[in-house]
Amino acid sequence: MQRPVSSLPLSQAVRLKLGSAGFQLTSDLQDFKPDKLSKETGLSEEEAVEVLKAVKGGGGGGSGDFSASLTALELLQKEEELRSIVTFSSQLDESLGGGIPVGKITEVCGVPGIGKTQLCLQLAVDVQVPQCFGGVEGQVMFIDTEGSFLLQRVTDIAAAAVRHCSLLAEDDEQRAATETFTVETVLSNIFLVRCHDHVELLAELHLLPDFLSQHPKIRLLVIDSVAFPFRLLFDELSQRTRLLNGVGQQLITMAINYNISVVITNQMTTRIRDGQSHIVPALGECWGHAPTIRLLLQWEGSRRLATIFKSPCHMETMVQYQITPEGFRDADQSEMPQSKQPRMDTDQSAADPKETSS
Ligand SMILES: Nc1ncnc2c1ncn2[C@@H]1O[C@H](COP(=O)(O)OP(=O)(O)OP(=O)(O)O)[C@@H](O)[C@H]1O
Repeated sequence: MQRPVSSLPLSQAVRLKLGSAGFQLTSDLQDFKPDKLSKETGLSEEEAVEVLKAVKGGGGGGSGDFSASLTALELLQKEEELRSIVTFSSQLDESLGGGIPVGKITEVCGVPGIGKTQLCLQLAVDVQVPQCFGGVEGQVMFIDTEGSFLLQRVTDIAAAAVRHCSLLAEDDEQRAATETFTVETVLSNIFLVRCHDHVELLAELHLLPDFLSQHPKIRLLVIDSVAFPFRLLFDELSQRTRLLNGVGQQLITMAINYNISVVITNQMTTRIRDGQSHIVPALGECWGHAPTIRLLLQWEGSRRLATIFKSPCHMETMVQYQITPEGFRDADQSEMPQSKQPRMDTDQSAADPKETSS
């Protein structure tokens, strides 16, 4: 299967050199070795290696084949085969048509403490629910950029999910599945990487396709959060936008090529428009095109609300949820007393005149 060289996740300069040397399709590059490609194109050998890696991972053949030439019917059948990852909030799952979709990017935005990380931890467990319980039975790669992956919390959420499934088990198949769906196996199926800045994150994303090829059971990639590592680039907007565009491209390619659900969290930021301050997702409007689905978690008084505010196939819906000791769940009807209501102080975050992440 072939793909235009111009669509590979390479820098503009490298793509230009390939184009001027006459390389238009990935199939033109398949039989090349780095030294020969370097001679023919004027690229350095390191750049040639990058090009060949991109061809291998993104459409030149093999398991990472880009599905550019699939028909719409084949794509539909492929989508129907992929199950969504349940959130353990039945209302949110229903609004999302079954849960967080595999093969797409879902962004979770919200103010600090609203439950973005809790949802990610819940999904890291839920993606492992055995197929006989309607789950995806996959593994997860969790990229933690904020240090918010708390082992005790994951263990609690895993224990609750394991308990939930064993209570639901009705037939022999389900009873057998609960033998292997244990807290230990859940924890052993979460691959955790800690990235401290955007350079480490970019390096990790660069290595990820190889890791995904070696671990074909991975169905979920979490990046919690994508905004935090880029905070130091707030003054270099064009560089940040360029890097983020590359990240968006890489994530889309990985979601499609490896049939994984990509879930990223994003912080909120204050924007001044028409003399009024608004709380909007960070990283700018351009970044907003990368996720297929954007979920906004927000407070309304003491209630936690999840709104699907961008999706090509769902209505804009709002559901109520809660964070319990067991994890992310549907809200119960009893409201917290007014005194316990958390407050969102938008003025507090106005320290940076341009854009302030909160
Ligand atoms: N064991 C628990 N039982 C009940 N609620 C909990 C528990 N652990 C965490 N929470 C709730 O989850 C909230 C923290 O959510 P989370 O860490 O997901 O926030 P976040 O949106 O990721 O914030 P940030 O942007 O700062 O990372 C806590 O304020 C608390 O309300």
